[in-house]
Amino acid sequence: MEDQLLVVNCGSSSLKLAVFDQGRRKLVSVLAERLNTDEASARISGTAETIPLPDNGSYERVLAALVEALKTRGILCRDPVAIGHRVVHGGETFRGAALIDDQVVAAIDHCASLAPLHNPVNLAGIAATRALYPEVPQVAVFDTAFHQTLPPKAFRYALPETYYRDWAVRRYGFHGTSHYFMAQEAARLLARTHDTTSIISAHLGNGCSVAAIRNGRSVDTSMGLTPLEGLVMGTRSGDVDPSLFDYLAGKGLSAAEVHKTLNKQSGLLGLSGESNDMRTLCDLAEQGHSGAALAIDVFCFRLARYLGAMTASLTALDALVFTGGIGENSARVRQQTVEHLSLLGITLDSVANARNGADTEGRINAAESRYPVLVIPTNEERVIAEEALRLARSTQSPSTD
Ligand SMILES: Nc1ncnc2c1ncn2[C@@H]1O[C@H](COP(=O)(O)OP(=O)(O)O)[C@@H](O)[C@H]1O
Ligand SMILES: CC(=O)OP(=O)(O)O
Ligand SMILES: [Mg+2]
Repeated sequence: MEDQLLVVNCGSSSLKLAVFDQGRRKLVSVLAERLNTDEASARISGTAETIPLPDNGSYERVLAALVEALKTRGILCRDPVAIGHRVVHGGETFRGAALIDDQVVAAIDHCASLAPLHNPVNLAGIAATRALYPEVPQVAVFDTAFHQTLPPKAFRYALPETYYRDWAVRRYGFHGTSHYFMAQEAARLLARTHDTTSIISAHLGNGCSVAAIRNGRSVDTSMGLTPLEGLVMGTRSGDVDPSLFDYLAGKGLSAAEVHKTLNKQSGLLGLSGESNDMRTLCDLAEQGHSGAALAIDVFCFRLARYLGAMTASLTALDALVFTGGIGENSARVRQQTVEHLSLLGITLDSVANARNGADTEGRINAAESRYPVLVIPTNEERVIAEEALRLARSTQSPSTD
């Protein structure tokens, strides 16, 4: 039986586990959703099988229940050789993945004020697996790390210098593992080397961001200090005028209330008044729902504006890449977005686009398009598994890597 790796992705209301073999094949994944509500549930991917969860379970208890379920089903056969954790915010401290010890935990905790919705739950997941597997090397893989190559002109806000120096106020960027994976995969599909390939990558899931990647390095991205800036997302507004806080204070709303609205009640959900789910909105729009159509229009237009903006950081463009649940599956969103980019000479092949590039190695651009357009399924978990294995091995033999 081959050695196994465990990947943990703790979100604010969900917990995902994935088991990989050392050949980087995903063996199984488990998703627990709606945690901390009466409707909490967990299931094994690709099956209808549910896993019973402890009542009012803390992350530690839920994680222990999921690991136990994987063991009893014979999926997790022995202790994993390494455990990789997605950690959203690594601030300026982490330029790459880190082997977890008490110091790293303290540093992640220090970054928590920059990502209060994400880092505390990431730390809860780390504490849970450290308790379950005290002997197994654990690795933190940061959403922000890949974007640490942004130049100051892209990461600095036009604010007083002390805000940056004393309070670390700057743009960080997120979804770095996904954008990194896009850069690698695009290079592979285009038969180029990674460090000579330049792409614009659009990660469109529940959270959405674009990145400009020049010769394999991130040079600009749409998210900022927190994962709220930039594109329209499922429940997040993306960019708004910062004066909104002051204006709404005049209407009696506290900063905490506005913050919650911008993060949880805005985006596709706020605009449509119906759903944060793009699939639902596309169905509703087909049936003539004007709120759903408006939400899709604003989503695609904002996205197109950002794609245009990313060209300012590039001197060549080898491909425009779509990924994430929306980017991989919504022909409508891709088509509507690219229609705004006619000045750049980007056009899609309608058949290849409708098939999400399934028969064309991901390619969906028309023959006359000035630039290739690719659909690439993201695999953040695989990147995390690879990083976990790489760092775990480095502890075993100092001479390797
Ligand atoms: N066929 C589809 N058409 C349009 N949107 C889709 C389709 N399949 C999935 N999506 C959308 O993808 C989004 C979720 O993306 P995903 O990457 O799975 O999320 P997460 O960021 O939580 O990993 C949802 O808005 C969902 O509606
Ligand atoms: C950082 C971020 O936005 O993550 P997610 O897309 O998982 O919400
Ligand atoms: Mg996803």
